[in-house]
Amino acid sequence: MAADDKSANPLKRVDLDGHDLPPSPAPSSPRNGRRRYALATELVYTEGKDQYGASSTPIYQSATFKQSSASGGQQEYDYTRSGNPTRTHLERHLAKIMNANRALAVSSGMGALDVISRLLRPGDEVITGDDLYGGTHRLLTYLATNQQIVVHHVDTTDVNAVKERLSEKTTMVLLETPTNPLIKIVDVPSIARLAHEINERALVVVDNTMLSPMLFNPLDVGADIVYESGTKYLSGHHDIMAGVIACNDAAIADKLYFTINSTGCGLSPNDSFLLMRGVKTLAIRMEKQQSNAQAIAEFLESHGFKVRYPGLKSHPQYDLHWATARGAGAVLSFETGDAVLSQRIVEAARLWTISVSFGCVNSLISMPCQMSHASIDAKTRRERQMPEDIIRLCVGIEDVDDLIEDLSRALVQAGAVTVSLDGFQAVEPVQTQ
Ligand SMILES: Cc1ncc(COP(=O)(O)O)c(C=O)c1O
Ligand SMILES: N[C@@H](CCSC[C@H](N)C(=O)O)C(=O)O
Repeated sequence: MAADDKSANPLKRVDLDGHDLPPSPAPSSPRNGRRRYALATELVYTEGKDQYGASSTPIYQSATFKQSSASGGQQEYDYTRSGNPTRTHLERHLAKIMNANRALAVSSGMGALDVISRLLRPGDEVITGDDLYGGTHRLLTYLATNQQIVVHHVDTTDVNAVKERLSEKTTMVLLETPTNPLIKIVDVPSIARLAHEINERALVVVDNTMLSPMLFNPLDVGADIVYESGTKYLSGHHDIMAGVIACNDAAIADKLYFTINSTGCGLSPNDSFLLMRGVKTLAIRMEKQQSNAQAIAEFLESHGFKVRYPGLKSHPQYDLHWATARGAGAVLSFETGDAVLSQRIVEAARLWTISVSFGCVNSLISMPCQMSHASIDAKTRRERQMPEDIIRLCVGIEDVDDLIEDLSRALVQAGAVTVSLDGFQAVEPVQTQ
């Protein structure tokens, strides 16, 4: 659907405060017929047999499982590193909502990427973006330095730049969309098609942390593997670390499982329980977080700030984003033109907690260059045109007027806006990098 068609959509929805709500997520085609209802329903509808009919998955807090004989291999579970009923229940539920044949739950988002990266062999080439989460950049740099993996960072928003780099030696293309923290959009279907044309064995891997399965299903548009940090939207409360990997190819899934069992990074029973509980409220949380984020992005833009958010028509890749995604998410960033001023704003906020991470019910404010992306050295950040003054807002479920009021107060207190009878006006930026 062309982006502009949305305004003509008779099903356009507003929340109780009259703010626009994102379009109802279209149910994406169930890959293996397991998904019967709309995603919001499937999130809470769990299948699984429990001997006592427990409506919430029990936590099988046990490292080992008694065996009926010593001959081995007859029972589903023997040791929690290899498998645990709470984790299995979660993984089946995740496979359903991620439109995948198989999902695997591990101890963090970085753990998920580590497991995936073990599919690579020395000499393999990886193409990835020039705006990536700092921890992803750090792990890729480690692989390039210590494991003889060749990593090419290119502007993945430019399909031709990716095309020029692709060769038969490309074994993996690793994409983030929207990118963290510059909120750039990547054309996953076109890149996946090109990568597979040039090397049919190339694996297209998408980090879907920023959107979650609520808003995007990369496997439906050509990706081979999708992973996300379950620490963020999937769990939603910043009370666990988790990672999720999903794919459709049984042979790839078996290799990933082999690494998880061999290295022992499977998600613990207790965290599997908490992730399962969090996932059930994903739809309602994301709906509120997104509508808040849209209002805040519009507020900042209307006061003269350069805002990066795919829910704004001014986003240079607005149409591309809406061609595959079902919502804009709840992470946005904006610039002030001056890193010292940005720091004053961040430190003046009260309701917005200064914290890394996103996807939680609480709203967070941060300066990526000094916090989440500090693991990318200053020279590389400059080369990649990452503005030092950028402020990232990760919007939660609070009352949107309270959030805007607190942000306005912080902007005034920091001297970022002048206040006149016409309202706020952003102070002319000193120097936007
Ligand atoms: C886009 C993205 N991918 C992956 C990760 C890694 O997830 P985790 O912190 O759960 O290891 C993060 C944040 O940490 C992230 O922002
Ligand atoms: N000290 C941590 C920083 C984690 S950043 C978490 C999250 N992905 C974000 O973007 O805020 C580290 O070095 O990994």
